[in-house]
This record gives sequence, structure tokens and C-alpha cells, in this order.
Amino acid sequence: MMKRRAVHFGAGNIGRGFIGLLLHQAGYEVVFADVVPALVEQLQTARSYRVITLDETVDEAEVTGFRAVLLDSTACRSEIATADLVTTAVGLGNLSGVAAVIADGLRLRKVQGNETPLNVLACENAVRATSTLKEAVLARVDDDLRDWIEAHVGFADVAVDRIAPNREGYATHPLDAVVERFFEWDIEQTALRGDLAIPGATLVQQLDPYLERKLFILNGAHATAAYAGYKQGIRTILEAMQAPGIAALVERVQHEAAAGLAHRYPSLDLSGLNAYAKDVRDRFLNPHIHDDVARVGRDPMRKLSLGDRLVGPLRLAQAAGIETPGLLQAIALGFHYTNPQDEGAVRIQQMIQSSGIEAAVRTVTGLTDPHLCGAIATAYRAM
Ligand SMILES: NC(=O)C1=CN([C@@H]2O[C@H](COP(=O)(O)OP(=O)(O)OC[C@H]3O[C@@H](n4cnc5c(N)ncnc54)[C@H](O)[C@@H]3O)[C@@H](O)[C@H]2O)C=CC1
Ligand SMILES: O=P(O)(O)OC[C@H]1O[C@](O)(CO)[C@@H](O)[C@@H]1O
Repeated sequence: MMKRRAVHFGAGNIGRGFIGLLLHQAGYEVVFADVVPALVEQLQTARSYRVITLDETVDEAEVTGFRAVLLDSTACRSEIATADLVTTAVGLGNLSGVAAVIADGLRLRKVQGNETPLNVLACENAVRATSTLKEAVLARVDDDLRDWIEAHVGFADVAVDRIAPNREGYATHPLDAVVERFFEWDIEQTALRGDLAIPGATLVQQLDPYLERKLFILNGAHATAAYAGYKQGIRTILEAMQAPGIAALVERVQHEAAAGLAHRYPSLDLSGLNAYAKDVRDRFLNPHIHDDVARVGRDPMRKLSLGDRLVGPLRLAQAAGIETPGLLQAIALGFHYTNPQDEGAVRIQQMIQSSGIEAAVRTVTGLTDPHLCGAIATAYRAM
């Protein structure tokens, strides 16, 4: 039997350390597509790479039999025309470049008469990133191809959870990836075409509770630790979680988010959410992982936007009538993230300088409620 083939866009930390690994273990031949020529060349010449688990016992898994192509290449488009699965982990802001190539690949697939079901999963930290990718693909095709795509291609939203920090200090070979032991990959079954079975991934009927639980309780808390840590001159999440006050703030943020989620989703109960939150804090305290606050806090323009990990739970909690001092403080700390190496942080600081904190809060968060914007600005000024 022919091996099934997956094209995975973005051969970075999570691409190699989680998605590529699980697809390899599921029996797929993985074709990585990336924009960095040197990385593509390394993947083309390597026979294998290691995924190193950072835990009390350090173990390694090997990924073999992969190939690699450059994003904007004829080869990449041909791979999409014949693949069984397409996945991405490129960063939300980079999905439009991927969409253009997927649209071309699907055009070719239709011309070749390949009507085998294909599924596309965008494994980005965001609410319904696959739906965003689908819209961007459909915006690039004519009505005929649009109907064909609707009939043969499933765009399923997903939630992906595994901390894959930067490799410095752990990995020896340039392709090695490092990860925590925990992982969860939830895929919305209703959007799939044909069968999809990836051992380790879970097919769920309703994704939103899983997705928002992960984005708000894990990523929101992680961003809180990163921004609070940065403000105190701390370099890693572990050190931040051990600094006075930060762990308590992280826990408060999680409890506010949990209360908002329990109110919004009847399938999520508060005690289960708080137990999940505690497990997340224990993951942040893994002494074998040294995760830079700059990686976790990267791109505050995105992280402080309306539906994302901090303003998203703030709105849920507010809608449930819950007090949110923790989330307001966490968001204010995001506006204090002045890292000169981070383009988004620099833009926010320019906005604050030119228009003031309240205007910056309105622009970046998309919030329109003057009380909430004012409360964030007050918390910002008090720091
Ligand atoms: N690292 C982690 O622990 C997790 C990351 N994610 C999500 O996965 C995505 C990637 O994150 P990381 O792997 O940490 O980042 P990364 O920076 O390590 O890897 C991203 C890779 O995508 C490539 N890339 C950028 N634009 C591209 C494009 N248009 N086409 C093809 N490749 C492109 C980059 O060259 C890089 O190799 C993000 O959306 C992130 O939120 C989700 C869960 C866990
Ligand atoms: O990848 P993003 O969205 O920039 O945010 C970093 C976050 O994503 C993760 O890398 C994976 O969820 C977390 O470790 C961290 O909270």
C-alpha cells in the first residue's frame, strides 16, 4: 500500500517537535515546506532528526523518511496536488503566504482530477486559524474551484498544545527539536473530509471549549508570566514563576478566565478548569525547560488583540459579570513590554508615545468600552 503523505508548512519548533513527529509516527511521509532556504536544504540532506523530551527522564524520538521543499516552489504546489493531509505551524501572520500556495496546489489538484479527500489543519495559536486560512484560500480562487474545494477539501479547526521552547542549551544538531512531555491535539471532526486517524490526536465534535480553554488558560497565563517577568528583568518563564507575586498573578488570571469559560460553555465545569489550570502552572515550573520570556511574549500586537489570549478571556469574564483585576493587570503589563528586538512591542511603544496609553489600548485591543480601556490605562500608569 502507498504511504500516505502530509505536507507540513513551517519546519520550526512545533512543526518538527510535535506535528512532524506525530504525523511520522502515524505512518505519514512528511514533506516540510518552509521559507528559509538553509533550513529546507538541511532537511533535504538529513536522514533523520531527534525530538528530545525535556523532563525528569530525557528521552528521544527519531523522525525519518521526510522530504522538504521551499514554500514558493513548483515542487511545493505539486506536493499539495497529491497529498493526503496539509498542516501548518507558521505563525498566524504568515498564513496568507501559505494560502496563496495552497490555492495554486488545489487548482493543480483539480486539473489532475485528484478527488481523493484532503484535509487542511492550521496548527497556530489562535481562535479558528484553519477557518482564517480557508477564507484566504477561497479569496484566491474562482467560483468553479471554490465549489470543487468545498466538495473535496476539509478545513478543520484545531487546538494544539505542547510547549516547544527554543533549542539553545539543549540541542546539538541544527534539526533537533526540544519539547515538554505533555501534548494535546484536538481536531474538529465535523469539518473533515474522509477519514483521519492520527494516534495521539483527538477528534472532537465541538472545538471551541477546548480551543478557548487552551488559549485562555495556558497561553494567557504564559503571556502574563512573560510580560510580568520582562518588567522585572527576568529572562525565563521558570524564573518568572518563582519571582514574588508573579505566580499569584498567573493563578488569578487563570481563575478569572476559568470563571468566564465555565459561564460561556456548559460542558466545562469550574473545578475541572481550575484543575487544568494547576496542571498548566506545574508545566510552567518544569525545571528542565528554560523558555525565554521573549519567545512566550513575542508579538504583543497579536497577543493583546481582541479575541486572543488576554482580551478574549477578559471579555468572557466581563460578560459573566466577574471581576477581572488579574486580567486587567496582565494586559497592562503587555503594554509595558518594551523589548526593542520585538517589532510589535516597538510599534506599541511608538503608539503610546505618540497618542497616549488610552488610545493605544483602544487600537491594539479593539476594545470599545471606555470603562475597560480606562481601567487598563489606570493599571498601566500604576506600574
Ligand atoms: N512552539 C510552541 O510551543 C507552539 C507553537 N504553536 C504555534 O505554531 C506556530 C509556529 O510556532 P513555532 O514553531 O514556535 O515557531 P518557529 O518560529 O519555531 O517556526 C515557524 C516556522 O515557520 C516558518 N515559516 C514562516 N512563514 C512561513 C510560510 N509562509 N510558509 C512556510 N513556512 C513559514 C519559519 O521559517 C519557521 O521555520 C505559531 O503559530 C505558534 O503559535 C502552537 C503550539 C505550540
Ligand atoms: O506561539 P505564540 O502564539 O507566539 O505564543 C507562544 C505560546 O505558544 C506556545 O509556544 C505553545 O502554546 C506556548 O509555549 C506559548 O504560550
